[in-house]
Amino acid sequence: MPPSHILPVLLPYPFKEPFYYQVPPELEYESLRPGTLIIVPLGSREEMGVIWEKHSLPKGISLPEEKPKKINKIKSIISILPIPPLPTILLEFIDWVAAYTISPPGLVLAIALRGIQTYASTNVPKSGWILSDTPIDTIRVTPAREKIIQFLKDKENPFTTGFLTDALQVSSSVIQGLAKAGIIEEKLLPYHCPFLEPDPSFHIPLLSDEQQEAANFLSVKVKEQQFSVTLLQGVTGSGKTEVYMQAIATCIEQRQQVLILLPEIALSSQWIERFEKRFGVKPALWHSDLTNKQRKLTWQAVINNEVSVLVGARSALFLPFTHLGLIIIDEEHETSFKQEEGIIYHARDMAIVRARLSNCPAVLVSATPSLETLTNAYHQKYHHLTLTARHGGASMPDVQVVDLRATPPHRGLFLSPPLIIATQQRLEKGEQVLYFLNRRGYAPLTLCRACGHRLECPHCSAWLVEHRRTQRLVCHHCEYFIPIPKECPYCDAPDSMVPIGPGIERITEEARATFPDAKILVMSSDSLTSPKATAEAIRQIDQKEVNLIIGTQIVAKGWHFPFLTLVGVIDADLGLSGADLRASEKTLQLLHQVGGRAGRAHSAGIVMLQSYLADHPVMETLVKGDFNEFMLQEAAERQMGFWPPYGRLAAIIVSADTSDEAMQIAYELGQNAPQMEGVIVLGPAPAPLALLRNRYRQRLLLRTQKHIAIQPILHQWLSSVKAKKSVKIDVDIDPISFL
Ligand SMILES: Nc1ncnc2c1ncn2[C@@H]1O[C@H](COP(=O)(O)OP(=O)(O)OP(=O)(O)O)[C@@H](O)[C@H]1O
Ligand SMILES: [Zn+2]
Repeated sequence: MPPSHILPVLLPYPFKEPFYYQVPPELEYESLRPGTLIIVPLGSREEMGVIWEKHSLPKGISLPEEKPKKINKIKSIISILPIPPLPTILLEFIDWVAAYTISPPGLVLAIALRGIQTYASTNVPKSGWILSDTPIDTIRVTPAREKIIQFLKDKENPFTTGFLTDALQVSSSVIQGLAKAGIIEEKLLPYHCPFLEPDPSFHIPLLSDEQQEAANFLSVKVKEQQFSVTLLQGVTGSGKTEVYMQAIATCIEQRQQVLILLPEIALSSQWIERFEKRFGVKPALWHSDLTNKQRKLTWQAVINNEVSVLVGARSALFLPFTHLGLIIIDEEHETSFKQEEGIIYHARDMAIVRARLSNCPAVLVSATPSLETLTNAYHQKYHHLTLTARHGGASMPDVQVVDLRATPPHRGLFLSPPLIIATQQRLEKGEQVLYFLNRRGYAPLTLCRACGHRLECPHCSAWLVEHRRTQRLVCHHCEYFIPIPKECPYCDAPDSMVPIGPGIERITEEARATFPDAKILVMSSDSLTSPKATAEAIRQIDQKEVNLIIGTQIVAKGWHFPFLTLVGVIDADLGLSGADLRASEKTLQLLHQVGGRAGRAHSAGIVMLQSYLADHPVMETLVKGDFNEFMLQEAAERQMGFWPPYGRLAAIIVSADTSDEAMQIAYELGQNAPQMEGVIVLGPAPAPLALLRNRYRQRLLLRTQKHIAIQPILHQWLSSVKAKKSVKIDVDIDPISFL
């Protein structure tokens, strides 16, 4: 057998590289191109795999080559799945993501195959037979063969073996014979495609001049069918969505596919409604709440180019688009685009890679872009569009700081007198008020008044959070909870446990007592447990069935509530403490977004920020509204220390069952730290979450100057340390979380 009949096959498991398999004589070697989905033996099991080849990798990165084994030890491919091969661009993308994130390519492939994961074992789709192009005079035409050939002539759709044997009274061996001779070939049975084609001119809104100009620019980019990145930055409520919908329309007209990434699909009911109003149909969706069946239908429709618009969460990036013409990342600053478990990747950054490989435009959309994106726009790596005015003449809200040192709430309470008065006024006028506090539950800490004992999770370095509604103290990092104790578990003092600080349940309790007539709605992940529940909450707000909304960060997500005129931020200082590189940036973005929910329609809005740090630059910026100026200042500070986006970061998290083991490996890594010009290693040090789900954690941080590729350094560094299986070393490239 010639050596070319051995092919690399990638399996969706954490293997570092493809395995080699032989092509048995009964399978046509020529039909096996990279991307072909096949079934192969793996140990005693049969697994789905993909014919692979090596692709170009990020600059400066190479992967170790596996030498093929002796030929007689190489196992054979079992069968070819009747699915179109994965597009080459997707294969390249998988290799790229794996190399960039230092992950096994097989695990990245697993994300891409999630739509058809169970395919091999349970659910082979039905295929049937059609005539091929092979001329019939190449075979002996028996009467039975003649019947089949005559029947299939001029038929476009395939017919199954079962149908043919029944209807034509031929045996299945006749069909097999024709197939072997190449006269007939297998084709997937047509299925009912569940996705309707969006109509680009279903309802075209009248855009403002500013919107129209931006929309035209994006449409030109889509028509160019070339890679480009554009930042669409517009103040909250400026109608960015309507602008990029126009680019979507152009892409549909061009018969190319559009991918829209939203940070949290479950919170996107309003977005989907708007899409339907604009295009007459719902878009295809991709998120973790889909059933297996929906997942499979969607995956197949994408690879068959039957879906023209898909909106999804992060993992939609790995769908097998064949004609991708546009990628939109809405609310691009959202940190939830960072996948923190399994393959650790930033969907925004990877979306740009995918757009580059697909040679199509990417559009990043936000009122408060990340520093990374803004810097690229300022350096003209990205195009930069701005919308300066709110839609329909609405004005930007008036932002005020309520200095809690001057006007504190009553003892043990959290609403300041100015906020109470303003709330009262708005409610009386029939308007809606939103209170924002980014903390679930009743109180973040419970302690004993007698001995000072604080209730902590036994499995994590975290306080237990009181949830009064369920009468529990809960760890927000693991599943652990206990009933709220009556006496101190440490000193046994009776009735001594007191809640410290507020969560939204406590704010709700105080609001009920303060505004007994208000119709209150609570919005948090505890109260909105499904997309349906969220949609219902939004309906209640739209219909004015509620007038005081109290919520966590869920309420900051691009909602448009026309009657909402006052936003009260209960604790504006909350995100500013801690050693997070982006503490200021993130706080500014979050509070700007929440504040941006006020006064978006007929009446002007105000935002009241309760703060003990009234002079903090973040508060001053929020009051002045000059977001970009603050970010430029922030950029200058980061530039001096080679912090992102002026340098590269990789976090290394060592975790183990014992503190000693974690410390030992972290120490060894510290000892072997790379020593090069422009490279710095910080740590090891216990992680802020030093214990998480019973695992002890140590962190190191590698920082390089921008021109130095971080992956080769990591490869070499990590290979210098031999850790036991029980010790895990995770690498987080471009970390967002420092916990
Ligand atoms: N040209 C237009 N014609 C009709 N309605 C519009 C137009 N532009 C925007 N709107 C409406 O104005 C409201 C605000 O627009 P949109 O939600 O797109 O703003 P945004 O820029 O995305 O804001 P945010 O960043 O706060 O999410 C929406 O209800 C939208 O339907
Ligand atoms: Zn815990």
